[in-house]
Amino acid sequence: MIFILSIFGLFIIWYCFSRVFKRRSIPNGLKETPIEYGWPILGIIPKIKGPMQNYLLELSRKHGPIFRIRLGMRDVVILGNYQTIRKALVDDAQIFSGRWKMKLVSVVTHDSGIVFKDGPVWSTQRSFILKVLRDFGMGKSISQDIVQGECLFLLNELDSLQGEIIDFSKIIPIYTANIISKFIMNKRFDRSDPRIKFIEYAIFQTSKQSDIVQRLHLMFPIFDKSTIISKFNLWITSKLQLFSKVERVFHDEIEEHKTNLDYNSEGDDLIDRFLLEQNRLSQSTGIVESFTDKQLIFMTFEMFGAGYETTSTTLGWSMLFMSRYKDIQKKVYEEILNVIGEERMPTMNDKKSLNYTQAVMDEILRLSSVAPLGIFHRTFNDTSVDNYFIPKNSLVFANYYACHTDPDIWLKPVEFYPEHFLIKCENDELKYSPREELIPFGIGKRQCIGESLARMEYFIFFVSILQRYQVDFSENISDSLFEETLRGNEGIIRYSKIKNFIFKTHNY
Ligand code: HEM
Repeated sequence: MIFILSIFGLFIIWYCFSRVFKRRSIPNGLKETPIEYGWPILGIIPKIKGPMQNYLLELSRKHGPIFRIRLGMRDVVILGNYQTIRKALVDDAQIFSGRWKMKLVSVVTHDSGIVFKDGPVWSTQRSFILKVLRDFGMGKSISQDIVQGECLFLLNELDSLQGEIIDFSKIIPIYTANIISKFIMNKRFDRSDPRIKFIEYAIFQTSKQSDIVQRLHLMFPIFDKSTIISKFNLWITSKLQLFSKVERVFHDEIEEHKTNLDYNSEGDDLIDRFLLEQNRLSQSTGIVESFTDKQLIFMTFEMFGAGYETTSTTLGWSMLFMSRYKDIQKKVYEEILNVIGEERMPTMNDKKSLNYTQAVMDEILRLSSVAPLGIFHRTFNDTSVDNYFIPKNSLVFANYYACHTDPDIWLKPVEFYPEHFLIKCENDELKYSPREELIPFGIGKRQCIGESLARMEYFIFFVSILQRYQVDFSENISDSLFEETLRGNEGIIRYSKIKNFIFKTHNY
């Protein structure tokens, strides 16, 4: 036993040293990207106090807008401002559109889905989803009906809870989940439905950052290489159990669709369309290619995962900012009253007339930066940004949060200042002016698939809520608690820690 442990210990030491002292050859004319090494073996881990994106922002002040960190034993390239993010993800999109492949995720998802895939399967499936969503009117009037419908359900619920303290983070997700569900499976769920409860639970379990095993795998490549560690991992067992349940829930849905689908129709939702394409491929070539049942299961699960929490969290931040800045809330209400009135529900056609409201909404997107580091990218080949060499297979984080709080771009980077998005016209009126540096949905080939749907949900829900209610904190919020909330949290999603609000009809 001691002998085996000694061999294993020596192997670990050799592996660590070989990683730390690994030399890289830099092609002529290119420079090595600056690096923050941190501690031996642990790298910068002990230095990270608070949210990762904030620490990376500090580092970009020291190293410049492109640098590397040693995260555990893994080198990560950081794109630290708008220019470097754009140069990499847009100008060099072919190289930077890979995803970091985590063995653990591949195992539990049977290497299916879209969010963590790249290459031909990803591009076929991404084009397919985008086409279906476009056909079903994403960003157009069909989806507007769906979004307005869900918004009415929300308003009814808020009506029934008027004047009470509401945990908004518990109220809102069912409505954003139902909008995605309508596109995917043409269904809406009650909050108490065990299927939607389970989907929410499974998404929470897969995205929660306290998951030490996932972190270890990301930070220490040895975990990815060692099949022994992976095979006997309790984590794998528990996640396999969770994902086999996910499979069962979506499998039942797919079987129901298969039974009811008219194969001569156009289909009513994403699942139908997928099955039609699967059938077409199988009839014409005998091979379904990437259109397998497993792909359908995990792709639909990921659409829920990527879509519902991001949108509901953005609305949560909106309530926070509106409660904090009552004068701004009042100005938004007055503009809504002017343009839409009290009775009619907002439509996307109203957007262009709501200059101030749009500026406020963009400012909320900027300061909330709900997905601060997006989803990790990978380079397919050796490349460079600003003459800094970036080798093939680099893990890349785009710090969207840094871009959104960059003092070189924003006049008041950490203050709530809707004027960032307003310009004065000749007649002295203030007009909404979008800024290309606001990129909460990412940019380039991996830009968010659901952006136009999310923007529609955000607009209809935000305007409808403020049209009907005055929103306020449920208790006195100190400056320090507000600032702490603004600093954000660890994790893939930045959420507002302040969740309790009171909704009352207007008394301006
Ligand atoms: C406010 C709401 C949302 C925000 C802030 C947001 C943000 C993002 C970001 C930052 C990315 C990663 C970009 C990158 O890799 O650099 C992303 C990817 C993605 N989002 Fe969203 N998203 C939102 C809503 C949605 C919705 C409603 C859906 C589904 C209908 C959705 C589906 C996806 C998918 C499938 C991907 C992965 C795309 C790929 O890897 O090719 N998102 N989103």
